Amino acid sequence: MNTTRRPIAISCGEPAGIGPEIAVTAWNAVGKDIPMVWIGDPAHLPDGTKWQAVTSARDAITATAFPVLQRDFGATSVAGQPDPSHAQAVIDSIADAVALVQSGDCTALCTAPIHKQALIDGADFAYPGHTEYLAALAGRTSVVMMLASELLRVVPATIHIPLAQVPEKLTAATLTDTILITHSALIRDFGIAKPRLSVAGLNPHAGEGGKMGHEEIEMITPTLDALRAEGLSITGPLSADTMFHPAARATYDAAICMYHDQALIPIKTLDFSGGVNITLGLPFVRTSPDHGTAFDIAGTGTADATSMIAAIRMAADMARARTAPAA
Ligand SMILES: NC(=O)C1=CN([C@@H]2O[C@H](COP(=O)(O)OP(=O)(O)OC[C@H]3O[C@@H](n4cnc5c(N)ncnc54)[C@H](O)[C@@H]3O)[C@@H](O)[C@H]2O)C=CC1
Ligand SMILES: NCC(=O)COP(=O)(O)O
Repeated sequence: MNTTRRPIAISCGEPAGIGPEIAVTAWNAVGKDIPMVWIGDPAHLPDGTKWQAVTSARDAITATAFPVLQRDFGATSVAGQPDPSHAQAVIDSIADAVALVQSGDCTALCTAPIHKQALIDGADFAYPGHTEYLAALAGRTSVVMMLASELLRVVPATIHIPLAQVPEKLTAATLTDTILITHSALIRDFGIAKPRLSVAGLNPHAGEGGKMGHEEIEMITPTLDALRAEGLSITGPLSADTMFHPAARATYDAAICMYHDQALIPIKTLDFSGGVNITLGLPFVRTSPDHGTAFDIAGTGTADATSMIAAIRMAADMARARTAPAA
């Protein structure tokens, strides 16, 4: 089947958040060009949404209204107030969407935001985010979170862990896996023949020669040296505070950072509406908007769907590139 005529699977995310409304806005904006199918409970769509039940991903291609593979969550949703009884169905909708991609019925996965705390409280969700759950579903031990926009690509080497655990979890093996997966993805998914990576230090001033921390001397620099010896183009460890101004950004294709906020603060500050979250290292394409559930504005009709649309476009582009015949 032609890749462009298979839909992208959209998991509904947290029903009390902005996920349902930005999915509908995205379908209205790009659904004619990029087929998609939403997995969720239509009772959670904004009032007045024109939607259409479909029984297969294939049916979504010819849908004339927002195509829904229906799931029954058993209760309506109140904007901004997650219902613990929805948690398991939210998790299941992600697994269902993954199954559609793994079976080949859908071409890629785009996830709407989940509320991690609501899933843990409501269903003992064993994962701190999609990234880790998708790795488990796909049977992968190492996956990488990248956030990408026109202005910047960033990758945190540690993801959803408390800051106090970062030094312990940040090992040579973790950093090596992160860099190698990112390097491969820049070639495969972004068409960059010789990726240039810049790597941040963990400590202020990248440790200031050991006066402000030792991780750079003891682990980060030797790890980067080993990867350089394999031919990778890597600078660093660099002071994280001076890696993100325009001239610095022009010198690399992706910034490898040591922890979540070191990576995500710069991109969300530079381009909150254009950023896309991508999981690298999976056997399928997964993207997501860069933002969360935005409970404070859910149901008000003010949510900006730009990042969701960028995520859907990127998923379609990546899936197309992966299935294109080699030149
Ligand atoms: N991929 C995912 O599933 C993600 C989930 N989250 C989850 O979302 C929940 C809330 O996280 P927060 O840190 O509050 O971040 P958030 O992104 O939900 O909200 C931060 C601020 O940005 C605004 N905002 C976010 N998206 C917007 C949009 N599309 N249009 C207009 N304004 C928007 C919100 O109204 C809020 O003021 C947490 O449980 C978090 O774990 C956060 C990021 C990604
Ligand atoms: N801050 C980004 C984020 O939390 C996204 O996590 P994930 O659910 O995509 O793993």
